[in-house]
Amino acid sequence: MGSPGVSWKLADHPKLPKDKIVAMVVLDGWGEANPDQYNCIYVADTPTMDSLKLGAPEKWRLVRAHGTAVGLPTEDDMGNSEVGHNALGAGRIFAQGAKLVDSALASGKIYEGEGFEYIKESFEIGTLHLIGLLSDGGVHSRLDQLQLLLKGASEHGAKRIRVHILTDGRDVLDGSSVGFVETLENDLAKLREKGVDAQIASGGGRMHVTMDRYENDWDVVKRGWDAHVLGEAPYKVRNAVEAVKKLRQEPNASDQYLPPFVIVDENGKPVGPIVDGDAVVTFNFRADRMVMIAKALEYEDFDKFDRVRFPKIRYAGMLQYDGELKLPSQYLVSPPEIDRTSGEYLVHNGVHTFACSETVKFGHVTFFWNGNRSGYFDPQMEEYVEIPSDSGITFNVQPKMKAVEIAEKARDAILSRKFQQVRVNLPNGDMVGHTGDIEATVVACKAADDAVKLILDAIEQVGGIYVVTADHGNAEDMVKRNKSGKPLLDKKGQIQILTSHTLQPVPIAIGGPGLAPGVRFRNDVPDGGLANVAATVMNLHGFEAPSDYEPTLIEVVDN
Ligand SMILES: O=C(O)[C@@H](CO)OP(=O)(O)O
Ligand SMILES: [Mn+2]
Ligand SMILES: [Mn+2]
Repeated sequence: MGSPGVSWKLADHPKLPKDKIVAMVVLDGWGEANPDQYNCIYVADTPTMDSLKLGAPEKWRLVRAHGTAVGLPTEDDMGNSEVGHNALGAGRIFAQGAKLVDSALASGKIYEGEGFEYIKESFEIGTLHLIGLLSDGGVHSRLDQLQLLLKGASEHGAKRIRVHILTDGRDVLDGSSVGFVETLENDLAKLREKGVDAQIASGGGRMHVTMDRYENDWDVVKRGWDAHVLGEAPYKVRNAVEAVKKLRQEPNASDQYLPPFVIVDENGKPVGPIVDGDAVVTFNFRADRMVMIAKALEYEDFDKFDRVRFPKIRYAGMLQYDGELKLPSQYLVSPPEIDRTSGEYLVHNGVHTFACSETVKFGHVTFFWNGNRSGYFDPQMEEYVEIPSDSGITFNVQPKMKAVEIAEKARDAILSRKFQQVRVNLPNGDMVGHTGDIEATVVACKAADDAVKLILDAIEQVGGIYVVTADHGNAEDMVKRNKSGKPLLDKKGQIQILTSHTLQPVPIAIGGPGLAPGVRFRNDVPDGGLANVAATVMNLHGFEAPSDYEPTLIEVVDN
């Protein structure tokens, strides 16, 4: 088990009983926003979530899910699954990757650490390769951090740099990739003027190349490996800006799904394959979509696809992405030390736990929930079930996803009475929201609502308790707006579809026949956020939360 030397025993809650079955439902990408035609949750038929809202203010309220409430640098940072589930599970607010990298770059400490010392060994004879998401979305990476790293690495001795870019369109507007590539090209030109041989070497869209997660589709990572490492891709082009512009013109093309490309010289030779003696940094700070490529870059034994060549490189992550696997072993910035999570406490206090989602969100209710730690705390006490996601599709063609299957697994776990906590993530609002397909997102919201109903019905049968909440917004707003909330039009007079998350708060509802009379939301934590949920849930399991947890959202009043 993690966190040795901790005293795990939780005090009994003075008023609330133990051994109730608690369903913990996280709707991914389900925020609260004003009703209009771009609010897919409002447009969709969602009777279950609507009925929960009628419990306001005692049984339904909003909580903050973005910015500093979840450890992000500023209030302009939208929420995301990593920070959202970290906060939900850990019950405290940790300075997250984005912020830690900002300060390591600002202080220059990044260049003094073990990770940078390690890759620096290659600068004399080898190339420094930087692989990651190119945008200012701030969910997985940030362009300004890449810019600082490029400058800093060259000042600290890197003479030959190759950047392998993954275009975004998911945390930022579709089409914005062209501008980001232009900006990067300008920066690299400036480095060249200073005598650094710096170029873009390969790339592709984040959802099609390299950035898969939770082993949903290794082909995505293989395409990245082939382009970044081997210098092989169906598109060999001289210039990255031209490549992105041209590939965007193909039917159904979007930044998220651009095919892989490799930049070649005048003789058609790739300008930057990764070879023996090189250094590699994956510059995303967020973990989930870097773990698979990190395994391919780091593990001697690897059988997920044929790497063809396994170059002897010095590899470091921007952060360490998996605390249990210690992956990668070298990293530039230490990750947040998310310890003593509620999951670990509850298991130590006899709470049998069941967690389930489909592949694309499975790690959210396990890995992120447990502080970016893979595996069980105690396999005797926990069961994690993953429902295989469809792969190779965009989820607007399958907006119901596996919502019913997830809910049925949760229902069965509840009815089995073997678990006191049954935790799920319902991905629909988020995964379909990211496609920008409004009609499909409406279908997705209804599917998530149906799934909630299935789970609440099971809780009704066993006399249990439910907590229904979300990790951040997405489906409740599908259009880019100006400051006063009006939809923004592009040059052609069309609305600009918002594929990203939002800054909106999310709902939290409590209820069920097992909820003790007199339990209600307090009104003295108006700024409550996702980090307040863990203490709340511990109370509902009959325990007091540890004293350094963010305060509970509930109180028990005598009726
Ligand atoms: O798909 C992802 O990687 C992010 C958006 O970049 O979404 P979420 O945080 O909901 O997982
Ligand atoms: Mn999410
Ligand atoms: Mn998302």
